[in-house]
Amino acid sequence: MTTNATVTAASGRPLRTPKASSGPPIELRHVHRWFGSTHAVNDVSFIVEKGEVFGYIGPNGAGKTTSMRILSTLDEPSSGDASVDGFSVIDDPDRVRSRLGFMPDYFGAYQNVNVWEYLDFFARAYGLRGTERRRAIESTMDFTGLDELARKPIDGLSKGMKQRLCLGRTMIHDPSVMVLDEPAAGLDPRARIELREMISRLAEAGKAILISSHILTELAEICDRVAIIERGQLIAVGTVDEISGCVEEEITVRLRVTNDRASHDQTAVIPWLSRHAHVKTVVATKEGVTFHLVTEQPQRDATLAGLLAELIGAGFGVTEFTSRGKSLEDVFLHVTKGRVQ
Ligand SMILES: Nc1ncnc2c1ncn2[C@@H]1O[C@H](COP(=O)(O)OP(=O)(O)OP(=O)(O)O)[C@@H](O)[C@H]1O
Repeated sequence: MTTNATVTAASGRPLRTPKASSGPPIELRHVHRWFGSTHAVNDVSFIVEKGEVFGYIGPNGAGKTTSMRILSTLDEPSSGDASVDGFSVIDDPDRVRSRLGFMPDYFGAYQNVNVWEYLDFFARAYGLRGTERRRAIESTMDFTGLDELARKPIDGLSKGMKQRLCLGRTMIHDPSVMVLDEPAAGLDPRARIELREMISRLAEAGKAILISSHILTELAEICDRVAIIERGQLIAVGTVDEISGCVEEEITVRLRVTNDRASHDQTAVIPWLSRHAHVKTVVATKEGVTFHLVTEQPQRDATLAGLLAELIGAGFGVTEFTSRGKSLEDVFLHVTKGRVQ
């Protein structure tokens, strides 16, 4: 994802640029965390670059929240270290806090507080004063689309609006790093899309974003890279394509052929496919036929093109031939065994 410091809020007002950094925005180095006999985080290391959206995926109890809390200085590692812009969470937690915004996976209930007062509270906590504080609140409300709701009590907000407000409180001090724990949980489809757009705009403005989710397909669309964690250990880090390349590629193909020639209709294509060396699980559907094509990642396109040529060569009138590789969800299910601790 490219960095662009002139990205603007919905109103056209520019987002403020992140402060200069002296190290990678996010770095975890051999982080371990024990809770009694539970090894919640086991030797986790990764770096997130400026302007990057980095997805953190794992089943329940995998260690995502614990590692995010350590990075956000809410917990300490048993060994190893983590840093933000080069500042250690152990040696320099105050500097880390001033550069990082943490969005927890719950929204604390507050009574008799409106949207403005809520953001004002966090702006004060970050030491913003006078005009600077007012500008920070206005620009945050503008970015999150909450400006119409400034005086609305927050316990009357919808789930989607509360998540916007929570994101707003996370960015109020203009951090260079944002850590978002399950931000899309419980949102309806429209609110999820809006949240995704806001996260992309924050990354375009140069912020490094670490985001965890169970909504794997959503992460595939916004993340530059992902890490898969299971039972405290990282088991894969890379782009979705890189991680897919580590596992055997199984492409789902949807095929439709014309049935105006008696010998080469949908019925004829099924036994033809079933005899093919790379094809398995041929299923007739209302719309045509679906099957799995097994291949190795580097040969994926050549195998697909070859099969299409063979079908046409065999006399089938192909009217539809669409393929779908592994989604992030498929990769996740393939790589993890769903083990919890
Ligand atoms: N304060 C704690 N005391 C004892 N055990 C803990 C504590 N916090 C987390 N754990 C344990 O550490 C492991 C990792 O938990 P963590 O909350 O980090 O996982 P997670 O991947 O965020 O899971 P989820 O998606 O369910 O939130 C789990 O076994 C959990 O029970």
